[in-house]
Formats: sequence, structure tokens, C-alpha cells
Amino acid sequence: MSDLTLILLSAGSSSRFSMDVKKQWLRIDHKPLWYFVAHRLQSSNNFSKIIIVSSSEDISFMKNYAEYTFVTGGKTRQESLKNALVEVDTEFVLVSDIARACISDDFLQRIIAKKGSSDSIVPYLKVTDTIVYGDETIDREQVKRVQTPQLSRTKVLQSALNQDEEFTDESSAIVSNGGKREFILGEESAHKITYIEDLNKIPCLEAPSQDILSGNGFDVHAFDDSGDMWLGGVKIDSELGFKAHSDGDVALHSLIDALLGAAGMGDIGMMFPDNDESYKGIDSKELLRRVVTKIYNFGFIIVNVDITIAAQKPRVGTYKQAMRKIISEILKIEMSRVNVKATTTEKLGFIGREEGVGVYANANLKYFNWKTIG
Ligand SMILES: C[C@@](CO)(OP(=O)(O)O)[C@H](O)COP(=O)(O)OP(=O)(O)OC[C@H]1O[C@@H](n2ccc(N)nc2=O)[C@H](O)[C@@H]1O
Repeated sequence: MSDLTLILLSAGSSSRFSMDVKKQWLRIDHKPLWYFVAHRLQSSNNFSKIIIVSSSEDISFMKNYAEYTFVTGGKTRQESLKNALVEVDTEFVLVSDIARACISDDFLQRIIAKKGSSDSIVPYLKVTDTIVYGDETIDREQVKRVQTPQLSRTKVLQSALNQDEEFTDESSAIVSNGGKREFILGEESAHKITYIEDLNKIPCLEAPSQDILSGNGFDVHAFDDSGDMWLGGVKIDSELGFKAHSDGDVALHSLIDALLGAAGMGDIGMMFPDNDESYKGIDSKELLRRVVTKIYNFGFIIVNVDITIAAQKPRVGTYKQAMRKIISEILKIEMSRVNVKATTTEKLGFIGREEGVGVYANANLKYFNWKTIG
């Protein structure tokens, strides 16, 4: 049984990355970055446990990829680390930032080889530039650029993090609390992805797969006599409405299921339960906006969508263009990539008996190709 646990911190907001996609969801082939890093480190060493720290929204999607121990992060890196340490039951712990994607096997083994020789094993890089601190030029031989992963004695680290002061790395907390650290030479390839430009400095990452990811949706709603009918994001002139918890826009619900399906994110009822009071009467365009935000945040782009409304009534011909316009605006794609069509069922079945409307939808996604930027 290994005496070493791996903690990967991936709860950052990616605010400095300033793109729709959160950096932990950049793809390498089909693997999101967080999973690429965890899988790469797992292949290099037999850890007792691998703990991934992220937001609850990310964790619910991360579980699609692997069965690691997932821990919800805190407001700061230190708080996230304290949350993760609760799950550690080994003498030693290796902590790394998910944004350091290209940690080589040699680098990892050099750190692990030092296990036990100090309270904290800390990789660093030398500085070659002239360093001016305030107005004073300081001796750069004394300056170290500290990296992760850092290997700590678990109990020493837990004690060090109980101080009030916030630290940006484990070794600083440990030394501040009277512990010892030993520096070892790091490596440039363990560069941390912070800004978009950093993507050009990460040699080990191959481009995302360019496969098309296809999903489909189907939804049905019965008519009611509310006279408040919304369909495809557009108000329909009708004495009828749709029986529903939300505004009943069955076309947008079907489109949402197609988008979630293509992304592997389950279905609309999982994301917006129809017994949740906060969705009572909600405008389904708002539900679609939340899904689109999640789609872009998690590293997808929308290629095209196609919607088929199966209904004896209302006739939707005159509304199609308005539907395509509002849907393309919400999806942030050209209107030419949004198709809306309609069909009757030749008076067959519940649709033919004018009891309600059914809608089929297809959506095609791709991974955001970060290799084409910067
Ligand atoms: C939009 C919302 C929110 O207001 O309600 P409506 O306005 O349509 O009523 C819901 O998201 C609309 O969810 P939708 O998925 O269409 O509702 P349902 O068909 O009742 O399914 C609800 C949930 O039950 C699950 N489900 C459904 C059918 C089934 N045989 N087994 C299941 O486990 C589905 O995975 C779904 O997550």
C-alpha cells in the first residue's frame, strides 16, 4: 500500500485565462486537461489515492470521466487544499496545480525519491533576469521560482495550514510554521498555464480531437388553454399554451436535450428539475442560455443545430425565421447554422388529435481548438 496521496487542485476560476472555456476543460485529443494530468501522473506512480479538487458543477461532469476522489474547493487555493487534506490518510502527500500539465516522469520521480528527507520537497527554477524589488536590485542567485508538485509530510502540512495567514504554496506555510523544506531543481516544462499565451509554452499537449460530437433531443408537451404559447423562443399567437412547469417551450427543451446529449451532460430534467420552484414559469430561453454557458465553459463549441416540430397546430411557418434568429443569438452562432422545420403527423396519434406537440432536435458540437489561438 503506497504511503503517498496525490492532490490535484483544479478549483480556480480561470479568471486570468479570460476565455469562455475554463482551462481545466481544454481538450488534449478527447481528454480534458484535468483528466490528462491525473491520468499521466497516475501512470507514473502508484498513489494510495488521487484527489481532484474542483467546483461542484465541474465535479458533476468530471465523474463522467473517472472514479477519483472528488472534493469541492474553497474560496482560496489554501481553503481548497484544506478540504482535500481531510481525505488524506497517508504519511505523505503530493500536491500539484492542474495547470502544470507537463510534469515529466523524471521530474516526478526525482521529487518522490526525496520523500521523507524533509517536511517539504520543493522544486524551483533559477532566475536569469535581473531582479528589482521595489527600487532595489537584489541578488538573483538568492531568488527561486517555486513550482509544484510539492511533497509534504501530511501532518506537518495540516498543522501549517491552520495558521490564519494565506500562503500560495505548501512549503511557505510549512516553513512559516517552523517546518523544514528541501529545494530540488524543477523543470521549465512544468510551466503553469495562467494566461492564454502560456498555451504556446506547454510542449507536451497535443491538439484537441476534431471529431464531431452529435446529440439528439425529444420532448412533448400537451396543450392547455392558457393562451400563453411560447415555441422556439418566440411568442405564438394562439388561444392555447403548453401544460408545463416552465413556460413550456417544448422546442427549446428538445434543443437543450440535444446540446446536453452531444456534450455528455445528461438531460434537461437533471439540470432543471421540474419540481424545483425556481423554474416555475421560467422563460426557457433562460434555461437555454445557462446550458450554452456551460457548453462553452466546459470546452465545447456549437457547430450546428436542427429542430423538427411535429404538430398539427400551430402552423409555425411564419415564425421560423424569428425562431432561428433568437436561437442563433443565444447559441452565439450564425443563423445559417440553426435550422427549424415542422411537420404534421397526417392527423395520426396524439399529435394528429391535436392533444399536444412533439419536437425532435439534433445538435453537433466540437471541442474548442485552443491550438488555433495565440
Ligand atoms: C423544463 C422543465 C423544468 O421546468 O420542466 P417542464 O417545464 O418541461 O415541465 C424540466 O427540466 C423538464 O424536464 P424533462 O426531462 O422534460 O421532464 P421529464 O420528462 O418529466 O423527466 C424528468 C426527469 O426524469 C427522468 N426520467 C424521465 C423519464 C423516465 N422514464 N425516467 C427518468 O428517470 C429524466 O432523466 C429527467 O431528468
